[in-house]
This record gives sequence, C-alpha cells and structure tokens, in this order.
Amino acid sequence: MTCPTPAAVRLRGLRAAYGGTTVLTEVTADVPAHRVTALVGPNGSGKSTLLGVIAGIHTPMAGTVQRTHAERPALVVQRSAVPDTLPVTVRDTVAMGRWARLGTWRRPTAADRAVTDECLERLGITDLAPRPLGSLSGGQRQRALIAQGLAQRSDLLLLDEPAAGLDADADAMITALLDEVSANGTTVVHATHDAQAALRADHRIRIEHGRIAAAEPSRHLSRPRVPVPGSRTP
Ligand SMILES: Nc1ncnc2c1ncn2[C@@H]1O[C@H](COP(=O)(O)OP(=O)(O)OP(=O)(O)O)[C@@H](O)[C@H]1O
Repeated sequence: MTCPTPAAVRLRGLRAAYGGTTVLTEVTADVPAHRVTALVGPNGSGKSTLLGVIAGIHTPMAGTVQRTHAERPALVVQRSAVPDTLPVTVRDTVAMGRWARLGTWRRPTAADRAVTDECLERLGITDLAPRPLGSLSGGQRQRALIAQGLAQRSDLLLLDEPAAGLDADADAMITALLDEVSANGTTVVHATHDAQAALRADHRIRIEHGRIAAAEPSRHLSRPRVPVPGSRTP
C-alpha cells in the first residue's frame, strides 16, 4: 500500500525470515518523507523485524527496500535489548551515536561533544550523564537510547516502542520530540502499541501476521511542512 506524499522509503514485496521461519510476507508500503509514521500491530506481528529491514540490519529473503535518504538510518532499539552489564556511562552511550560519522580513527570533536550534550539535555538526562547505563531505571535507559539515536543526526530515525514504560510526562515529551524532529526534515518511523501515539502520527502502517493489514494517512498529512536543510535538531 502506498501513501499520497513523496516516499522516503519504498518497500516492495518484502519477505523476511529467521532461519526457516518466514515472519514478513509480501510487505509493500511507502513511508512518507519528513513525517512521523506509526507502525502498529499485535505482539509478534513483525514490527521490530520490519524496522530492522528498513534499517538495513536484517536482510530480506525477497523484495526491495528503496531509501531516498543520504545518511545511514538511526535505529533506536527497545531498552530490553541492551544488556545491564554493558560497562558504559550514559554519556558514552549517547556519544556512541556519533561513531558512524566519526569513522574508525577520528577522535570526537568539540562539535561531536556539543551534539552529545544537546541530546542529553533534550531528553532531560544531563544529570545522569556520569552514571553507568546499567544502573538506570528502565525509563531512564530508554531516554538514553533515544538520545543516542538523535545524536546520529540521521535523516531517517527508526524507533522500536520508544515510549514503552515511560511515565506520562516522558511519553508526551517523546511525542513532541518526534514531531519536532520530523518538522525539521527527518523521516520518523516508530513501532508502538499506544493507540493515542498511533493516532497522533501523520501516517500509520498496520501489520498483522507479518502482512500489511492497512496503511492510512491521518488528516495531518495534508499539513504543509517546510523542512529546513541542515537543521535537523534533537
Ligand atoms: N531473533 C529471532 N529469532 C527467531 N524468531 C524471531 C526473532 N525475533 C523475532 N522473531 C519472531 O518473529 C516474529 C515477529 O517478531 P517481531 O519482534 O518482529 O514482532 P513485533 O511485532 O515487533 O512484536 P512485539 O510487539 O511483541 O515487539 C515473531 O513470531 C517472533 O517470535
């Protein structure tokens, strides 16, 4: 199913599997550029797998993923995917978001450190920066992972249930953040079980049993947006 605005990601006839088990079948959909798309569906329907395929970390068995983005996608995983024992601080975790841009040998510049500071601040975790990641609560850790995703400054931001387990204030903050990021030119896709969060998105793709069940724009999609080149902000 396609959407009426320019697509940032075009998925055509995708099939994805783990070992011999197919979990996505004939997935065809478009992700609108510079908008927030909510990926919805029941547990096990294939949302995380599809995010992995879009991010390029899960290779599909068939079909194509066409991305119009210039930059490597930023994927924010669920906090449960990060081991408690990882011996890094919150600042290290967020700074890792800069690694893809740094390359192997370059040291972080003042600009890289400024982006890290900005993302810590944006997620309200500056005071947690020196703490080991493993010592944080689930919600605090989730914020750190989102800050890491923002620090990549990618034009395609993918998030797997970013607000799961967050309190109401943090949930509202994440929603506002995703809107702000997309308004500044980044394409956002987030998997969610939150019906309200899905309704607030510009566009929704519903997956059931590994197949696209529906793709529907909201009224917001006709809202004019003027992305400002180079001004993607956390
Ligand atoms: N690493 C894996 N190895 C084998 N099977 C997997 C793996 N990861 C996911 N699966 C299976 O693939 C299917 C889709 O899982 P996926 O995590 O993509 O669903 P989801 O919609 O994100 O679920 P949830 O809402 O519970 O997070 C499920 O049947 C799941 O059991």
